[in-house]
Amino acid sequence: MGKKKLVLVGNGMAGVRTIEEIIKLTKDQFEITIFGSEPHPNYNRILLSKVLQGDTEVADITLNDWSWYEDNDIQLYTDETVVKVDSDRKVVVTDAGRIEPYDEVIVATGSVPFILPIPGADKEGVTAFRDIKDTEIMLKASKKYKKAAVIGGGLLGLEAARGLLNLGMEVNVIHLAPYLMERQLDPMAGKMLQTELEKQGMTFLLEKQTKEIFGEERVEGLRFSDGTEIEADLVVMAVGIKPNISLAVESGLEVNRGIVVNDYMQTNIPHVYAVGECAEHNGIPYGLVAPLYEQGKVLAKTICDVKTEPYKGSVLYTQLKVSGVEVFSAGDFTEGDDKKAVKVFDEQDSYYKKLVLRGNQIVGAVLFGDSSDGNRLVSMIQKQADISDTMKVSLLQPTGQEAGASLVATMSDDEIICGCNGVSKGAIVSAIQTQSCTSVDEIKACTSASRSCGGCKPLVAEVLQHTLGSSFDSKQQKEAICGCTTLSRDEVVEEIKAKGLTHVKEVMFVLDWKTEEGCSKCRPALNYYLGMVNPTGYEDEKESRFVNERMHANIQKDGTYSVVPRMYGGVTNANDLRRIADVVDKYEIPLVKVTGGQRIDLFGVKKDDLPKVWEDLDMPSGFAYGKSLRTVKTCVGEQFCRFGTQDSMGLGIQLEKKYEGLQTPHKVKMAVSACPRSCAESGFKDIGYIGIDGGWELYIGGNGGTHVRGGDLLYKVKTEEEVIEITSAYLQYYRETANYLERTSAWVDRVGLDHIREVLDDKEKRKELSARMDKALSVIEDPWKAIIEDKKLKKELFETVVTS
Ligand SMILES: Cc1cc2nc3c(=O)[nH]c(=O)nc-3n(C[C@H](O)[C@H](O)[C@H](O)COP(=O)(O)OP(=O)(O)OC[C@H]3O[C@@H](n4cnc5c(N)ncnc54)[C@H](O)[C@@H]3O)c2cc1C
Ligand SMILES: NC(=O)c1ccc[n+]([C@@H]2O[C@H](COP(=O)([O-])OP(=O)(O)OC[C@H]3O[C@@H](n4cnc5c(N)ncnc54)[C@H](O)[C@@H]3O)[C@@H](O)[C@H]2O)c1
Ligand code: SF4
Ligand code: FES
Repeated sequence: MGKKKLVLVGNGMAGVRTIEEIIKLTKDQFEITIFGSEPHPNYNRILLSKVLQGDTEVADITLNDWSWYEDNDIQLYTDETVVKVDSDRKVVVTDAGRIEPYDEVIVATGSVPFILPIPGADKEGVTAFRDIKDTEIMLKASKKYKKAAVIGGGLLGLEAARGLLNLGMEVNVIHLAPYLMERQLDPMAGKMLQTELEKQGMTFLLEKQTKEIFGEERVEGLRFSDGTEIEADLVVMAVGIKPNISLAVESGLEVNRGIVVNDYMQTNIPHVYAVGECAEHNGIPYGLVAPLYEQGKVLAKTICDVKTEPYKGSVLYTQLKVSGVEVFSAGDFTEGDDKKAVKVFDEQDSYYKKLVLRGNQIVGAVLFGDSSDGNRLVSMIQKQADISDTMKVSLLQPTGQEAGASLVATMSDDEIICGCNGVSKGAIVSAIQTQSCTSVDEIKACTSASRSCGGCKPLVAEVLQHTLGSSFDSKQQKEAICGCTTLSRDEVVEEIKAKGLTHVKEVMFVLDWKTEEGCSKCRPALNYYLGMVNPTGYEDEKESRFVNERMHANIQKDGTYSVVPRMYGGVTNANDLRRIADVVDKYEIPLVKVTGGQRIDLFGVKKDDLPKVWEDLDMPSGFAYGKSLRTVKTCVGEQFCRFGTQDSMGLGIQLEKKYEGLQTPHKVKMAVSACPRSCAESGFKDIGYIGIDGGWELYIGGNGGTHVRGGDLLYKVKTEEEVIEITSAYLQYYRETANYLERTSAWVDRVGLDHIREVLDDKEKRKELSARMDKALSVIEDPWKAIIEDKKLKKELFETVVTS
């Protein structure tokens, strides 16, 4: 008998997961065809929030890349929408006119975002937040516009708002209810959440009904039913979703809010099934992946004719994905009637936990401030576990105490640890025992646990700890560099050292990268690690650098560039100023601006003019575009200031001359002040120096950007030689141990001040670090000069189109 034809309509999370389940059950029962309206292979929609928040990139959220379809003999049609399931002829018809026969067809068309039917909703600058296209609209808008309004203070709205804040926009969240996330939280947690998010910079307008979106072609603002208005040049609608049933309606399937299915995901028409957000089971269309994947399992077995338990509905639970805030909600979280609550509220540490009990059973939970117990509580709700008094008391304890460990121990093997991906404790234990997994990341690669929202990571770690016992090292829990590999940063660096690798492509080949070309996350990182390990022998791969680093200037939103020449210690002279002025006139540079780092920025330089501008300036590059030393800001110090006890300008210039051009994991800024008044703001730099009587204080890990952090005092020293020696050793240790794109502020927090001191206190280590630093410094050349002198490079860079 030939293979049966299986068609999936909807290349999204639920549909493709169902296909994965089918492939696990049978490899040759079906000839599979998938249609997807979007132009991408299957991706993790959940992580769009993380893309917007800058934690990951579109390129890194693919769940099944093109090769997966090929490897599994699946015919994929992207950018093609099925317009009808013709069950009489047993074919599906697409908007491209294709007619595809089927024996079985799965409809997995997901949801469509709800768009408020108000005047102006179709204006330019109004978007939903559902797919890659919407995300790109927001990313683009944030580069040009400042004021964002998010309508809807639910999960999606708040995650969008956090993303837009990260992108530098001012964000107003307009919400209908009196408190946030009223569908998932009680008023107490909703208000605590609001306070926390206000601290992060969001503004809330509660109990507001939007009446109109006004503006010419593009949105200019919102008008509310109470007559008030706000300005906005980007509006994100996040007011809920509705099942996408248009195809089902067109095809004669029974629909209510969603496509009506039975306990086996069968619709009213034989051989037509529905799964995911478009399906309605027992009156409920679900909007989170956990239930959808449960449905997918049942459907896969049904289609493969394998005996299965029916789908009986799911316990809903959610976790907000906004960094710095932990909010979790599960099941029925409102008390009243026969439901009673157990609550813990710590006003000082701002945490709140509530369990809702019916008799001795937990039926719901709300957690604010510490959500690490979340998945465990869901298990208890699903298990309808009996709650003893001991359990209630254990809830009062902070995370990580005995109650947690004992629960993992008491969990049965079939209990689910990762709800999103339906991975049981047994599957994780088996991966540890039979596939030698020792980290959360390896478990993810082997079992898919933590592959979606990542909320289960703490519980996966607990299973690891419980299974491995004393050999489990929580500190060694690694995170892969990106989706192209399971190797962590440390492992990659070790391999580069051990195997003497010198080129990005070589690393990817030798270390068995999953993708041939890598991605935008791993390529620049690998290029940096190679240079850090072997400064004299590695091959810099220019294509792996970000565009600004390739061009040695900062690209601006109109496609022109900004140019910052080096101005050591912020000190200049008439000659340099005259040359800058001449260049400004000659190349008609529209804006000259003094930067916060005490130098001069020339904005609006045309790409073709860059090499000529550099040549005429005849000054070194200020590396304002690089992951390298940026500026050394100085105060005027003892030369002129009556409070000055040290030569701050002299030291600043010396430092800048020594470390200019050094490649670092992220940008590095320094400042030197000649007395504790710290006019150069030394306390908020990656390294800050403050002159005191008879010496200098060195501060590290300061930051004045989005995550403000005051520097930690590292040492007090007497001489400038000591300053230089410690600076070299410190910077080199940062270069050798930080993750690429990790600022010193985050790195100091991660590795700890005591640890850094311990390393630098060791005279031998300090000397070795300084020596390696000198080696790295020995190969630096001025990139502007190098390009001016290299005709081929000049042509390559400045006479070809750069797109990203
Ligand atoms: C920003 C964001 C964050 C989220 N975060 C979380 C989270 O943290 N946790 C969680 O559990 N859930 C989260 N969700 C929800 C989760 O992503 C969805 O529940 C899940 O993606 C639904 O899967 P689905 O396959 O039913 O629908 P989708 O993933 O939407 O897939 C449906 C696909 O079908 C395509 N399609 C529709 N009609 C047709 C047609 N006629 N022909 C061909 N193709 C068609 C669509 O274009 C779409 O690609 C989030 C959603 C968003 C937008
Ligand atoms: N972390 C997560 O689990 C996560 C993250 C993002 C999205 N999602 C899912 O994506 C889907 C969409 O999320 P959502 O937040 O849009 O849906 P939602 O229904 O959870 O929230 C929508 C919110 O918008 C508010 N609202 C409705 N009309 C409004 C109006 N006119 N003005 C102002 N506010 C209004 C509602 O009060 C509600 O709180 C949901 O299924 C959600 O579960 C989940
Ligand atoms: S930091 Fe002290 S020495 Fe430097 S300018 Fe300010 S007051 Fe003067
Ligand atoms: S619970 Fe979401 S990835 Fe595991």
